[in-house]
Amino acid sequence: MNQATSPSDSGRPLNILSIQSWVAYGHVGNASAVFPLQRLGAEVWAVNTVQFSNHTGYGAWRGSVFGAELIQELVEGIAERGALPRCDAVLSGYMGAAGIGEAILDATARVKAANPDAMYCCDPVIGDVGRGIFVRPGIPEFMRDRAIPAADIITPNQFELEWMAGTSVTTLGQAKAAVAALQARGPRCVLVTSLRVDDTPADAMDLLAADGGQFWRVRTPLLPVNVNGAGDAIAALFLFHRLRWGQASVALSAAASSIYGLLRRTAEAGSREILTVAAQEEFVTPSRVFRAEAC
Ligand SMILES: Nc1ncnc2c1ncn2[C@@H]1O[C@H](COP(=O)(O)OP(=O)(O)O)[C@@H](O)[C@H]1O
Ligand SMILES: Cc1ncc(COP(=O)(O)O)c(C=O)c1O
Ligand SMILES: [Mg+2]
Repeated sequence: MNQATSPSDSGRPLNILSIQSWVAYGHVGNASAVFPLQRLGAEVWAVNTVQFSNHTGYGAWRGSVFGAELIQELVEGIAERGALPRCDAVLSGYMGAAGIGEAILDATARVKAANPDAMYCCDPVIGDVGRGIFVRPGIPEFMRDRAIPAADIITPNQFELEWMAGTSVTTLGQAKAAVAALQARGPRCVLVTSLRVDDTPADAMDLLAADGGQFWRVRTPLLPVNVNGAGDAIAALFLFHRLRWGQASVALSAAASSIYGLLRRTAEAGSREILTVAAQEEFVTPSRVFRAEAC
């Protein structure tokens, strides 16, 4: 994609404060989001909420959850550099503990005070279909009751959409109603990932985006992979393209196409971890482009 001709190109890179988990091995959280953003030309101010050896999907991991004070301290240090007025967005993901969530909301408030145009994109990491809730007690409620009202953009998967809206979703109409219910609580823009409804073919997967009162859908083939970290990468890419192009439909198509390419390469390699580095060209020039259709 030619960034030089993008509508919101101000001649400087986007600056994104990304507050998420870190893993030493593999790619979830910041270890999934930072490199694609950098590969697209964004500056990422990465603050880590935890440092684990590997993602929790393995069932075993080592490492620590960081305290809310560390997050606050790092944001304070960035503020002391005078950088917050140049921050275009805050991106948050896996939080580790609800106290960290409050520190993220503080950071967002500070950024917005310094730059009223800045956006907060919250990936409400709670759980997944099949796996159920995989975060600590208190975090699902924090996402629903505290983070969602503060966010401009949210990127739930279907499980997280259903949990936060308090409804089950089996049709596109129900998905749109659940999205609208969340929009009524704050965020203007919503991306629903891994959506499977009654008209989704067995060999396909849908994504649904909403901005204001409009909805768009992208449908891609279902790939034989079950990986972690794709949600973190797609949230980062959707935010980047929404900031860059100002349109959710363009952001949906770009983000979905890049992630499909990344996961196609991951499936071909039979890898348990997403090929964030080896498939990096997919972030810039997706090998197959999926168009977003109004729905
Ligand atoms: N098996 C798959 N086949 C095709 N696309 C997939 C597959 N798994 C994930 N994706 C893509 O990655 C996106 C994000 O993955 P998802 O599993 O929804 O995130 P999360 O890990 O947050 O639940 C999906 O919307 C879809 O576009
Ligand atoms: C440490 C950590 N961060 C983030 C995630 C979220 O990953 P995903 O993008 O699959 O939702 C997980 C999921 O297992 C995790 O263990
Ligand atoms: Mg996720």
